[in-house]
Amino acid sequence: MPSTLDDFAVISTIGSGSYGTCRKIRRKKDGKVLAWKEMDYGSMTETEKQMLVSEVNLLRELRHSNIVRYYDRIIDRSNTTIYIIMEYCDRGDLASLISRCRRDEVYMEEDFVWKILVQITQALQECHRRKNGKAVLHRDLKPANIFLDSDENVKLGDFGLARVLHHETSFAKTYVGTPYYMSPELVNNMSYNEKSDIWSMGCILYELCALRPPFTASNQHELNKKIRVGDFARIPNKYTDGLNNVVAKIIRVEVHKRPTIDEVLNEPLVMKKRTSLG
Ligand SMILES: CN(C)CCCNS(=O)(=O)c1cccc(Nc2nc(OCC3CCCCC3)c3[nH]cnc3n2)c1
Repeated sequence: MPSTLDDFAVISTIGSGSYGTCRKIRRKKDGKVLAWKEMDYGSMTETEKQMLVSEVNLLRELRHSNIVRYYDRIIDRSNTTIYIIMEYCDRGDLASLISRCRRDEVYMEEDFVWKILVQITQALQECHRRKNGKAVLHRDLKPANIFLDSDENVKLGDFGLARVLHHETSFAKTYVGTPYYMSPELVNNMSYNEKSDIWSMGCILYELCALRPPFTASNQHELNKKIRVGDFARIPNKYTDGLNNVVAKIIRVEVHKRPTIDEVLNEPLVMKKRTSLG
């Protein structure tokens, strides 16, 4: 029995992203708290609508403890809006956490960073594992779409939606934020691939430690130059060489020198943390 809007009550608005509004909702039949993302497809071309349908179908297939769970979708033709119903992550996103740590001048504990490293890598492994020959690349990995649940488990969100939104004519092509996590191959207008997601993950892990991205600049041109060179300072001395080495191994300009997801997970220290942090 497909869901209808009447099956849910809106609790509050969480925020608005480049593609629409995210709300905290309650499923009436059992009181379960969920989230939905409202997207107005009214201005989309037929191609974009097709892409949206296929992306949502891909989301439906992704079942993993470190990927925001997709539940259902509701299409309301009266206001050309699609509601994508997903699990609610009650500890918010990493961008908000990093901002709070920076404001309070408090570094994150090393074990917390390891835990996030392991769980993001596991989520990417699931997505890059080819599903019927089709890898689901995230394309827009950033702290703002990595969430935490009440057990501090990491949940990768907004998969696939990024591809729909970067389509030529879609309104969301206008970047709202500075793409600090863009890989050198993307900066050089080369093709996006699994290792581009890995580069972004490396930059996010760096930022969790340093509370700022590895590459910063006052404009896109200067940022691109720094990304192409690929030099960045060590993460703060509070963190061990072990963590610094893993992060530095990931943020490699040459794609062939950057580890695959499996190579990251097979790093001795990562394996050790995987077992000890559970
Ligand atoms: C300043 N901001 C833009 C963020 C304000 C809001 N803080 S926050 O840190 O995201 C926050 C606070 C508390 C709970 C949640 N939970 C949550 N958020 C989602 O998306 C957030 C949305 C993503 C696009 C941009 C707008 C916000 C989810 N998607 C699927 N499950 C989700 N669970 C998030």
